[in-house]
Amino acid sequence: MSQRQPQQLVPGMQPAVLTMDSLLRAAEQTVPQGAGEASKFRYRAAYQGVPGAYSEMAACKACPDAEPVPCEQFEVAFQALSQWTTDWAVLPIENSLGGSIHAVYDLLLRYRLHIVGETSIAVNHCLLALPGTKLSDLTRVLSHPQALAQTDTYLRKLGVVKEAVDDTAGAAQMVARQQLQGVGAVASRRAAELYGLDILDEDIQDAKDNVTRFIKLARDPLLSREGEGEATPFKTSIVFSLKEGPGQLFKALSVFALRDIDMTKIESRPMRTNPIVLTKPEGAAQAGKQRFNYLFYIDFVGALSDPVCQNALRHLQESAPFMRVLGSYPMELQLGGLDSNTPFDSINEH
Ligand SMILES: O=C(O)C(=O)C[C@]1(C(=O)O)C=C[C@@H](O)C=C1
Repeated sequence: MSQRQPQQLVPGMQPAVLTMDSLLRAAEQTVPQGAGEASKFRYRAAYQGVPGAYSEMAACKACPDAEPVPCEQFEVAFQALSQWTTDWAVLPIENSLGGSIHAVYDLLLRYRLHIVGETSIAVNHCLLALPGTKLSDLTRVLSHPQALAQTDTYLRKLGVVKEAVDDTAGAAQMVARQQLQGVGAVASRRAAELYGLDILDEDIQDAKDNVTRFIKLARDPLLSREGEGEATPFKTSIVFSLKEGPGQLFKALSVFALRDIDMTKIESRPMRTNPIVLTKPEGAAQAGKQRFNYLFYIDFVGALSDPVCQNALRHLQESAPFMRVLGSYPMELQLGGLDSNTPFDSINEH
């Protein structure tokens, strides 16, 4: 069994992190960035964060034959995929403790990319600090906002000031690079190894079951054939808006209930282009009240090729002025099948 080669822990050997600026420069070049450079990987998968981020593990799990490409922000990962710098992008969409990652929902609408898979990771957070630091020395702790939320009870008891940064591994990298005394980072075991930090405590999340679900995006949709989804269940993700008036959401959701279609997730987000609407009751001379205007994101069990699902979506369009399918893809049946403590080099075989 061939295994991924252990990554070099030498400073300066880390892969370059993609930023909006570097992508803009690459788009202006006639010769694609990296052309001619030998790589043992055929494909590339963008993720947000730096090496050691949980998203890097998810990218390796979802795209075993791809080189994980670090990106500064979520949008850089969307952009990298859109402009063919990578073949996929793997992004967190929800966590069992912290809930939905709203920024990713909003970007799904802005970019015309397709969800082609999902994966999840059981996240075990560690508290890291410079070698020799004791728990009682810590006054500040840095991490990604989701990771800080997932370890809130623990950090409150410790009585430290919490500071949000772009990603968990980025927090560890900052503590190490800037030699921050008395400052901790909530991050993975791999981040401790990569940046030479001590693990002061582990499994510090508020609940044992701390699972983050990630989506795998591609430029083209996964074309499912009729009958697909019978052996491996498929999931379909859609986004839609509603007409105004009483009972509209109930009507929209009934198209799934009527057909025994299992809805696994619903999320509403303000419609950024038109966030407030004026409602006018039918027959009324004057405008009524103002209300917020929402987009609804739904995941349901079923393949787009299944005639029952197609009928449900046709039915939904009767009450939805806008509807888009975000993707139809094989559903992950075992949540958190990969533990973040799993040695990184054994995640994928090459
Ligand atoms: O910062 C990281 O390591 C990430 O991969 C991001 C992220 C997230 O956005 O939720 C992923 C998993 C954990 O839930 C915490 C943070």
